[in-house]
Amino acid sequence: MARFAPTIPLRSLRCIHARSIRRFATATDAAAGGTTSSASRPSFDNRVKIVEVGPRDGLQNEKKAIPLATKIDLIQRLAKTGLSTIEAGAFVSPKWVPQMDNSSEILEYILEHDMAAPVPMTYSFLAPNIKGLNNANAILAKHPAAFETESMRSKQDATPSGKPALEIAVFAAATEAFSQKNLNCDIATSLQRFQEVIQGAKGANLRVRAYISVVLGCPFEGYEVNPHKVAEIATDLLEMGADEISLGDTTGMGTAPRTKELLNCLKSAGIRNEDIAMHFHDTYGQALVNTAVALEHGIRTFDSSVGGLGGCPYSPGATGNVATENVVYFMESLGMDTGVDLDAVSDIGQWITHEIGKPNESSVGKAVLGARTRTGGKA
Ligand SMILES: CC(C)(COP(=O)([O-])OP(=O)([O-])OC[C@H]1O[C@@H](n2cnc3c(N)ncnc32)[C@H](O)[C@@H]1OP(=O)([O-])[O-])[C@@H](O)C(=O)NCCC(=O)NCCSC(=O)C[C@@](C)(O)CC(=O)[O-]
Repeated sequence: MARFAPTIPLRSLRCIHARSIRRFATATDAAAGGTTSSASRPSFDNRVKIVEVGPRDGLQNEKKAIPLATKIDLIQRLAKTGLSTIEAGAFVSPKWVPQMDNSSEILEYILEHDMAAPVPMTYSFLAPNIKGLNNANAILAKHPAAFETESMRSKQDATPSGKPALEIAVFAAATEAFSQKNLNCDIATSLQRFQEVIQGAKGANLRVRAYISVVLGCPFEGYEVNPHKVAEIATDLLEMGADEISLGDTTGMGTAPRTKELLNCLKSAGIRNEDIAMHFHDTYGQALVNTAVALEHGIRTFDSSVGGLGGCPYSPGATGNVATENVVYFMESLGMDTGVDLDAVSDIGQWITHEIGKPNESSVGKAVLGARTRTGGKA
């Protein structure tokens, strides 16, 4: 048997969904004394949040400078599809990742223009150190009334203001080798820097996301990434004040059993599912299988990039993120609600990959467009 072959039978996907509903109902029944009628049961929460990382993770590795106008066009198009969170740029060193050099202009554009969107939007920007946060904050300070702070956004009964919220994302690694390549420092030093960034972002009333890269395989240290180390780093970041941990399978080396093992390990460490997002790359074609495992485990936030754009500058050979179109189709086939217009994201995937001269890596996107051509209209 291959070393990393799945050891659990993969059941039918509809079956996973049906079981999840049953499990939810059983738990509800038990809590209610075992006699809840089906009519009075709360319905299974089938909402899934998709975090679109195409404009940042998807483009950062492109060697040819992509015009600012194209990046803004991409973000504007994505904002109209029902996606509620878009990772729009990175306040990193341009010497390290030149493609992200115009992130300041992107943030300014978002704050200065009315970006049409059917749902309240959050735009996320990476910041690896206090310099990155200060650069972002300097722009926010010029437009204090143009965005919602975290406390404004979290008020359940607030009337939607139509203004976007901003999020700062820090990014740690689960291995020392990847930390050195990506951040030029060891894990402990990176965490000290993130503490400063998280405190600063929280002081500015911004939401904070924290990535942990290479959680299921490292391009330099191999498959055996210690899940307990991931749990330890995640706990540290949550204790620092991060609102969410995004677990990055940067290399796409993750398999179903190892995804399950990792999530079980985090659960044992006391980390709640609602604090976790999964960030799969599809290098080995395992992203949707791993997504199914995470969904069954109870995770409800998933990162993806339109057209399957992406790769990581410090992960040689890694291909793109799992395609947004594929995740939307997959989720909807399970009866989950993403709120995202599949037709619209399929068009965007085709458009942006053509713009940057790359093949469209979304099998679903291509199928949707193909079906539309065959039927002479909407698929
Ligand atoms: C962290 C550093 C800066 C350390 O890099 P360093 O060289 O050790 O930093 P430094 O403090 O010595 O500064 C070097 C130069 O960079 C400047 N600098 C310093 N910081 C900044 C900043 N924030 N913004 C702009 N400029 C900055 C600084 O001012 C200085 O400029 P100089 O004096 O030489 O002209 C660097 O390693 C870096 O920028 N790394 C980022 C790498 C990156 O962006 N990787 C991709 C994102 S992570 C990812 O894709 C994975 C993820 C999140 O998607 C999840 C997954 O799939 O796993």
